[in-house]
Amino acid sequence: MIFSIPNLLTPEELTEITTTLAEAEFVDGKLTAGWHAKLVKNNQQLKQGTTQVKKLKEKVVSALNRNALFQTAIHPKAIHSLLFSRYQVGMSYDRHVDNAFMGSSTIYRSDVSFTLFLQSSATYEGGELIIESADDEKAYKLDAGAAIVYPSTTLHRVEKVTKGTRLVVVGWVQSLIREASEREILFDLETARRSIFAREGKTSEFDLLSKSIANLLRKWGDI
Ligand SMILES: O=C(O)CCC(=O)C(=O)O
Ligand SMILES: [Fe+2]
Repeated sequence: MIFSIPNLLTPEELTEITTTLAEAEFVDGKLTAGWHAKLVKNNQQLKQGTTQVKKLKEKVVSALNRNALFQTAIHPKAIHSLLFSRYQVGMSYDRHVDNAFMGSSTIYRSDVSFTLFLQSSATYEGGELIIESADDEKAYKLDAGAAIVYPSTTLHRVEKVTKGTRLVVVGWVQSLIREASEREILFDLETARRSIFAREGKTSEFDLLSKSIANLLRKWGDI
C-alpha cells in the first residue's frame, strides 16, 4: 500500500527544520548508499552526528508517532536511518531498491520507506519520486510538510532536478508486521472496525472484528 500523509509537519515545525537546514553542512550522498546504489545516487545529505541533527530527526520521528494514519497503516517497531537529502540542479537518484538491512551497531530491517517533502513543489522543477509496480510507475511530488509512504520492496528513483532545489527527509521503518499484504488487511479491518464503532457503538460485530484484529496481530506480529 502506498499512501500520502498531508501536513505531517505543522507549519512551525517545517519552518524550524528548513531554517536549520539553510545554515547546515551537507556532504556527498554516496556516503550512505550500498555498493550498487552508489552507482546511481547523486545528491547531498546533511552531515550526520551533531546534536542539531539528532534534534531534527527526533522532530520527524515524533510527527510520525503522533500520526494516526501512519500508526494504523504501518505498525512501526523502529523508525530508523533518517537522512536529510538535498538535490540541486542536475542531481538525481536513479533506479534502485533500498538495502534490506540498515544500521551498524543495531541492525534494522527496512519494510517501509518514506519521503517527507520540505520544499514547496512550486519552487523546483523535476525531482519527482517515481515508484514502480509490476506493470506501471507513478510519480510523487508533494507539498511541503507532506510525506509519501511506500513498501521498501519496490524499485524507485528520483528524477533529475532541472530548476531550484529539492529538499526532503527520507527514512525507513521496521514494522511489527513485515508483509505489506498483511499490513493492508489489518488496515482495512481497523478502518471497518472504527466506522462500525462510530455508527453503532460496541456491537457484537465490533467485538468479532476486535477479536480478529488482535488475533491476526498475534499471528503476524514480528516483535
Ligand atoms: O528522495 C526520495 O524521495 C527517495 C530517495 C531514495 O530513494 C533513497 O534515499 O533511497
Ligand atoms: Fe531509495
